[in-house]
Amino acid sequence: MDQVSPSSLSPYRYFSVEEWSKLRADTPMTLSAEEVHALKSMNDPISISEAEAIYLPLSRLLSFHVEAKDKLYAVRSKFLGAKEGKMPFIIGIAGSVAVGKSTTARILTELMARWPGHPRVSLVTTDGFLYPNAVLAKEGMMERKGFPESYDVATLLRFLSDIKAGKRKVRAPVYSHLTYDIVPGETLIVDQPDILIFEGLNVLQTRDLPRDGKEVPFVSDFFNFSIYIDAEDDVIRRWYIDRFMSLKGTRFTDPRSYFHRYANIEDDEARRVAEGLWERINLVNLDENIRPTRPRADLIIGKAGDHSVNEVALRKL
Ligand SMILES: Nc1ncnc2c1ncn2[C@@H]1O[C@H](COP(=O)(O)OP(=O)(O)O)[C@@H](O)[C@H]1O
Ligand SMILES: CC(C)(COP(=O)(O)O)[C@@H](O)C(=O)NCCC(=O)O
Repeated sequence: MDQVSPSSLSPYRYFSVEEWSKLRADTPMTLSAEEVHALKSMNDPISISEAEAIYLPLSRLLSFHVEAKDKLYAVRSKFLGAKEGKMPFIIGIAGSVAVGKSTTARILTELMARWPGHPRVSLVTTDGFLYPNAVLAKEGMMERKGFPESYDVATLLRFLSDIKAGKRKVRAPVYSHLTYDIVPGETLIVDQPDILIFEGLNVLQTRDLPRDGKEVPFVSDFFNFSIYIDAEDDVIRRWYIDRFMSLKGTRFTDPRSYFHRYANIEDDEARRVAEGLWERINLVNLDENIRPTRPRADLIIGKAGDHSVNEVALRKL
């Protein structure tokens, strides 16, 4: 019998940055260096050359997927003999805390909004669906923020289901990193986008609601395409701690910041606080809940210690 090497069984095709960048073909760059710079998150550098090499090919691939979905939708309508409501294309972006999901989400949002036809692209983060601190504290879950049980999954699924059904003016709750809590009474209105990017730690998880024999969907059932952003644990740890130290001198100085009490402590002590948050919460969540979902993504973006992308893996169809 022929030997089967494990790599030949991989459901992914792997690309070096050079190979991937060629798949841009003739896709024009529609963002300036200044615009790319403005889209980056704190402590997550991205250059115009990286936006071109990584995100233009991805934008091209996604445009093909959107086109294919529209064709599928048209034949389905023909089969059903009736037009269904307008259905957006939904992209999920997953990955650890501090891995740079927000930067990727923002770059993709802007690139896609500039496609010919100017689709309406909305970006929603899952933190809005966390339970408020008052609820988490009552349940003894303040050190479980970001873990599957810290989200109101029923509300999150209702939101996605309404969006997918083409409902108008769907509301999502809003989270503030400054106050570290849900903002009471504030909502984000999503109004029939052509494309929705749904970004968060948990979007590829298969933790479900009590099913009681009913067919309850997973979050990822709503996705037309999913992306996982990856880097080595030690690297993400460093990014998390570096970001905490930058925040110490910036956002934490605001008296409204949940972390204000750390703004004036010694750097060594602040570093220990950040290390503690990483080890006790975010690393555990990464190991137990987030990285195990990586093999479910359609595309994996691998990042090196300097935040640059060093590998792209695309799921074989
Ligand atoms: N304590 C904080 N105060 C202010 N902004 C924060 C804080 N923590 C994270 N952020 C910002 O929130 C966004 C999301 O961060 P995170 O959930 O770690 O995901 P990622 O780094 O993968 O985008 C980032 O733009 C980050 O800079
Ligand atoms: C708010 C988060 C759970 C991220 O939520 P997401 O948008 O991915 O749903 C995370 O940034 C966080 O605050 N984690 C708790 C531990 C910490 O303070 O780092």
